[in-house]
Amino acid sequence: MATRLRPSSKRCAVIGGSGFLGRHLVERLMDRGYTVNVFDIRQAYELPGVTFHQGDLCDRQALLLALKEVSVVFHCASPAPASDDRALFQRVNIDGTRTVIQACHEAGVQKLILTSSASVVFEGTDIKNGREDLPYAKKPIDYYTETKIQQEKLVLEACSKDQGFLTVAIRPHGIFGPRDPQLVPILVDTARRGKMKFIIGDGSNLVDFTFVENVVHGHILAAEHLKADSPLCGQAYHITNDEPVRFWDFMSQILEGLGYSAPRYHLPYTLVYGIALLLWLMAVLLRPLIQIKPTFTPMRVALAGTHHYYSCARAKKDMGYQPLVPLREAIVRTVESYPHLRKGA
Ligand SMILES: NC(=O)C1=CN([C@@H]2O[C@H](COP(=O)(O)OP(=O)(O)OC[C@H]3O[C@@H](n4cnc5c(N)ncnc54)[C@H](O)[C@@H]3O)[C@@H](O)[C@H]2O)C=CC1
Ligand SMILES: CC(C)CCC[C@@H](C)[C@H]1CC[C@H]2C3=C(CC[C@]12C)[C@@]1(C)CCC(=O)C[C@@H]1CC3
Repeated sequence: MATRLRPSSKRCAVIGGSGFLGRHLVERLMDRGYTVNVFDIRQAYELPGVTFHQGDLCDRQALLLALKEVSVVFHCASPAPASDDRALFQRVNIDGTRTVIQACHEAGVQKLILTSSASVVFEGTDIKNGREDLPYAKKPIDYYTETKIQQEKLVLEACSKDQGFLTVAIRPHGIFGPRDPQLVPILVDTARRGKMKFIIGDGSNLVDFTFVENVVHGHILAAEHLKADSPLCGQAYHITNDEPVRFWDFMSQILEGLGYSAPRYHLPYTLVYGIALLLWLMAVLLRPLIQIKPTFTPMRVALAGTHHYYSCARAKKDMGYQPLVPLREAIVRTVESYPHLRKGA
């Protein structure tokens, strides 16, 4: 008779482990003595001791192979927000997350840690020191965010102490750091095309940007503190650098660090938002004929021109969270990690 091995508490799977956050998480888990399975639609690297399972998370059978004898699952897979593909977001973030939960049940997984997003409460207007009890956005800024809300609800509602299946959601904001395919590359591309000359609004809006290693730290703390008698069960936690910064100061520091000029001229927020909305509408209408990808989407303009920073007091209290890397050091390390994006490189 086949015996089912008891999952070890240090055997985990990272769904989306080939991605920016996922790979940093895998590396840190390995340092901490975990055995790691990566599940992803692509294999982006090789690491001794890490077992790769290539597959789509909507495929339950493929997932089950990666979850065998695993006790902790980190789910940090998602289509990129910029893909702007409604059907894909629905399929992966909502239907796929249902499949992940089902596969966890079948494989006897004990803990599921979801990477959600602080944007689940953001509607394009100011949020200052927002706490986790803010209501979900009724009008999310884009379809990516809409599906992140549904995804978070699914995971938190699946938490069941009776069934021995515990869940928690981590809500990071503005993740950056080495190997990020999004923030720094988009910023540099915009600068190289001569479009980073303007500050949207008066430039005083404060935003959280969170160094990837701090986000990883929050995920591992959550996994290790998630127990049936802990307050973490079925809850969401903001994980930030706890150092809100002016959006345009942050962008300027990255740009100047890489040898580009910082934006200097101010444009009214409503004007830029209106233009971005118009361009977005045109792109949607012309989609059957040509593919236009505007740089200044309404979502990016809203993120660039409003306050949105969050309190991580709950994570400090319930899991002893403190950011490991301060913002100043995080920016220096990030800039140094992109020699190929320096001006003139
Ligand atoms: N980057 C950011 O600023 C923020 C990201 N997040 C969340 O953090 C998580 C990780 O994001 P990043 O590392 O930035 O993104 P990423 O795009 O670098 O990584 C996502 C990974 O998911 C994989 N994936 C996508 N669809 C899949 C599928 N159907 N089956 C299996 N794997 C699939 C991709 O291949 C990729 O490796 C996502 O859930 C995202 O929503 C939340 C807040 C901010
Ligand atoms: C062209 C410029 C106005 C802006 C360039 C920087 C942006 C690419 C980034 C600034 C804030 C970032 C951000 C995200 C993606 C990259 C930015 C828009 C997210 C949307 C990623 C996914 C999330 O869950 C929320 C993030 C908020 C901040």
